[in-house]
Amino acid sequence: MEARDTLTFPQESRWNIDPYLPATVAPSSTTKKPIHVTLTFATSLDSSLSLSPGVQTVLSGPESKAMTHYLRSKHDAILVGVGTAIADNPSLNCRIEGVGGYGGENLTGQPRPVVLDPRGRWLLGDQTKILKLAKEGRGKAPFVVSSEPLGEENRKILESAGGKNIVLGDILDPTAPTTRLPWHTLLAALSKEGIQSLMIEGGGAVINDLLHPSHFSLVDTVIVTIAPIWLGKDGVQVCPEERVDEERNVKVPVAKLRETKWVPLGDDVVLCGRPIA
Ligand SMILES: NC(=O)C1=CN([C@@H]2O[C@H](COP(=O)(O)OP(=O)(O)OC[C@H]3O[C@@H](n4cnc5c(N)ncnc54)[C@H](O)[C@@H]3O)[C@@H](O)[C@H]2O)C=CC1
Ligand SMILES: Nc1nc(O)c(N)c(N[C@@H]2O[C@H](COP(=O)(O)O)[C@@H](O)[C@H]2O)n1
Repeated sequence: MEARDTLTFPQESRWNIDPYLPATVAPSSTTKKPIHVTLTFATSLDSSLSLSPGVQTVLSGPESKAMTHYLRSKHDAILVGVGTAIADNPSLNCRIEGVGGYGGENLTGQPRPVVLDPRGRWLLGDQTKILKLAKEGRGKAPFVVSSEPLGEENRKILESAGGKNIVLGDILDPTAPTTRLPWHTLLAALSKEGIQSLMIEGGGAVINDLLHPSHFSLVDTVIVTIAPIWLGKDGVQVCPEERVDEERNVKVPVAKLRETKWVPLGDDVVLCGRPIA
């Protein structure tokens, strides 16, 4: 491990974020779900996650990046959609000083990466960072959630690194234009695997789906890094489907937060809040 790999997140900043973390917040009482869900991502001032779908874009400055890694150390698992796995080839481990693989014992403090890949599009191989890190003892091997079993070769590569294919069953409509795994079924499956806290990092399709009112109630806390940058029109946007009050036939807000806290971190600001049910 190189020293520059390791991040630190100071105690005074931790106090600002801690009230929104799983250890201090009971899972939403209304939905009776067993998992604490944190929705977290970094966005530009024009609500983009990246310059375009295939382009990994650095938005977080060093201080808010360390905050994201602190969050990773406080959750059992970290989830992204297959679009992000393919575009970014992410590490999805925690590089905070003192966690397992970065000065700490075993894999203590490392989250389990979870990739939503309904149709088995993510091709695993020697260059897959998550697998490399798992083999080096610097991160956990991923769970890949699909609607039918992964292909033989992909499954073998996954399992040889210690990962697992969670098959939710044939729940997708093959004629439907989108391939979305249902959140309730997914959270129940992860809970069965012993996961009690999950941070969802993106990307655009996953976040926009989760902001839909019928899913947003599954989210306990939202932690968004806002970077002082505009990315322009082609960005992958956080912009959920509009919502219409059918009785009055008027547009209404899609989702809103309460108990917000705005925490400046370097040049960025981090917004913490809880969904209004
Ligand atoms: N700035 C940030 O914090 C982050 C940025 N990103 C960026 O986002 C971009 C990728 O975003 P997208 O292309 O939108 O891909 P995505 O990562 O949201 O994956 C979308 C895919 O996930 C699958 N999926 C399964 N269940 C789903 C559900 N319930 N809802 C929605 N999708 C579901 C679908 O097959 C869908 O095609 C990349 O450019 C990446 O760099 C990704 C994560 C965080
Ligand atoms: N917090 C945050 N800030 C940014 O500027 C980002 N681009 C992202 N992206 C997310 O982090 C993943 C990369 O993580 P690794 O450094 O490879 O572990 C990327 O795939 C997005 O999920 N996040």
